Amino acid sequence: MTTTADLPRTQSGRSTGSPATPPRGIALADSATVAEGTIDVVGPIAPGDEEILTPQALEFLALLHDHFADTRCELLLSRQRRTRQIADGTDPDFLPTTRPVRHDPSWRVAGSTGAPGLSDRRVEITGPTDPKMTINALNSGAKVWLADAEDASSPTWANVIGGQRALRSAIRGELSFDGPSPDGGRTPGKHYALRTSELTEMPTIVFRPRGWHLFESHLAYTGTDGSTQPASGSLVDFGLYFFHNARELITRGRGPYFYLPKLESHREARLWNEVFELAQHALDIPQGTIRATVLIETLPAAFEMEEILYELRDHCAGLNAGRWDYLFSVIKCFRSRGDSYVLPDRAQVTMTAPFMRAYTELLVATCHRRGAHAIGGMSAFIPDRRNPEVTEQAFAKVRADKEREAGDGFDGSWVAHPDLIPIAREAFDAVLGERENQVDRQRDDVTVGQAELLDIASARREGATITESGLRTNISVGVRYIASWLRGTGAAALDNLMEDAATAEISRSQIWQWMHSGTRTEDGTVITRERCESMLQEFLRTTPRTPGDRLDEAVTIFREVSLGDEFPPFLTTSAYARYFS
Ligand SMILES: CC(=O)SCCNC(=O)CCNC(=O)[C@H](O)C(C)(C)COP(=O)(O)OP(=O)(O)OC[C@H]1O[C@@H](n2cnc3c(N)ncnc32)[C@H](O)[C@@H]1OP(=O)(O)O
Ligand SMILES: O=CC(=O)O
Ligand SMILES: [Mg+2]
Repeated sequence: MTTTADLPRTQSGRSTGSPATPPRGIALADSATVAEGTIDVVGPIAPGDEEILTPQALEFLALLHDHFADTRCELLLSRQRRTRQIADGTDPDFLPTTRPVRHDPSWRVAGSTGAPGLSDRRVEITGPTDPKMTINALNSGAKVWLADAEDASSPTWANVIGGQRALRSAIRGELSFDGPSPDGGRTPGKHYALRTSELTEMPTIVFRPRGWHLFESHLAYTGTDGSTQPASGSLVDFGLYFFHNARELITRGRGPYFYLPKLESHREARLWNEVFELAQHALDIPQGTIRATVLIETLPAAFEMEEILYELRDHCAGLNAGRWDYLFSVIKCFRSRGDSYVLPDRAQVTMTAPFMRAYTELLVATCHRRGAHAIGGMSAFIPDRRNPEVTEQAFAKVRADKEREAGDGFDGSWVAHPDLIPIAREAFDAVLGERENQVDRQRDDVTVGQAELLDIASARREGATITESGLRTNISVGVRYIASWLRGTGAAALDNLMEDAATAEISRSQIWQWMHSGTRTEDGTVITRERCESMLQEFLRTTPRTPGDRLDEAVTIFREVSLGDEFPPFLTTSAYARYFS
């Protein structure tokens, strides 16, 4: 049996606590847990926020930062180095140092054993955590709700704390919400209430904290050396959710379950595992209670699926194929590698492109070999209740997507909208029948290697094109999405598609890549900055304006992340630093 000693360790003086012997004598729950640093609230506190920002919860966050803030920074730096190496010409590959882990057939992950509500995940609805969406998702009839503080969320301070409040109340069966009056107060707004207060009768809640790259600048962490820095968005989201809800979830027949976004290496998975171990220890919750489903949504992570499962094996339920961030990562990694790495119009890159198929096939095979669930991704087509034609089209596209995933061996998949739940359920019912999942279906026929994962050119081989209209759409969607995000809405219906942080990243990074690769649209015209700028101006001339639309600020960010000489790693970090900090 391979041990973690076989994997390279991160270098940090303050991380790596083990569950049996916690670092620095942390006392167990109920007696004071000792943090050495402090977390201070530097954002406004609205009435009711104090139920989330309690002194004990802040101390718990400080404890997590004491142990993991440094390692997080080191790992973010190694991300940058690795992405730079790929951009400069070194292809990613499976790691030679972790071959023993991949070749050891004996280990398995915890999976759904001992994790009530996680064995049947055939339909998962995703969405942000404002009170209305929380109630609608929990009333939706899906098996799981991915409660999202990531791609679907705009991390305004109000959203961050409001989301935690909604989750805390929902888990206790207490959440209700009154929508705005449709006529300025004469008629009351729509009243929203949970259909049941029993957690076991709702979709299982799986919370997705922000990725490692994001800061929470309304909470300041001061370490023992006296230096102060913004808190980590991941540790804040995870920490507050876990602190307030872990015990309640267990008491009510569920558990603290998480989706982990945007990981780029098994060392990041190890960091999460260490966070889990310390958090469980500090609150006196049995080790292994937490379950995590890791999104494989970056190209580097696709080469470390097995190692990621291994690092988190005592806490891991499965992997998810996060297709949109994956495409973004492919563009980011190969952004300066020339024309053979350039993707066609966003709308023309589908899940049947050979390099995308290779990635999902490898994910299913890897998961099932290790007893993990393989969860499918998001089709961006959404229904429109006022337009039956759009709805029919969305149903057909989503049906095809979910049938393919179920047939390939996925154990469940995501939908963006409640009306899509029956479509996805039918597709999975047809394959699963009475079974809760198909984890025991081995995909030994899958032989995906480096060549298949990196066959990016396959997307254009079969006639897919780069068009003027594709370029225009990227500009229009990019700017409109950023404006929505700045207004506090992280998922939006634009042109009958679900747009969120991941899909918008594709739009803006594609423009950058095309512009820097001397790419031509199919009519032979080169994509230059001037051409993009003139389309942007045309977009602004033809777009109706409303007060507070934040379009001007969105254009500023759009120029920075799409049209600059440098490639900013995330549009969200650029926008957050400029407007939310
Ligand atoms: C790449 C990725 O990470 S994918 C995962 C992240 N992305 C997401 O989670 C997107 C989730 N989906 C959404 O946010 C929404 O579906 C949108 C923004 C795309 C469209 O929302 P709307 O424009 O409100 O759609 P629509 O008007 O058809 O909604 C009808 C009703 O369904 C509700 N609804 C729509 N989507 C959801 C959802 N995902 N969860 C809960 N309720 C929902 C709406 O709140 C609305 O309720 P109401 O009648 O009480 O007002
Ligand atoms: O998070 C999901 C994705 O597709 O990105
Ligand atoms: Mg994503």
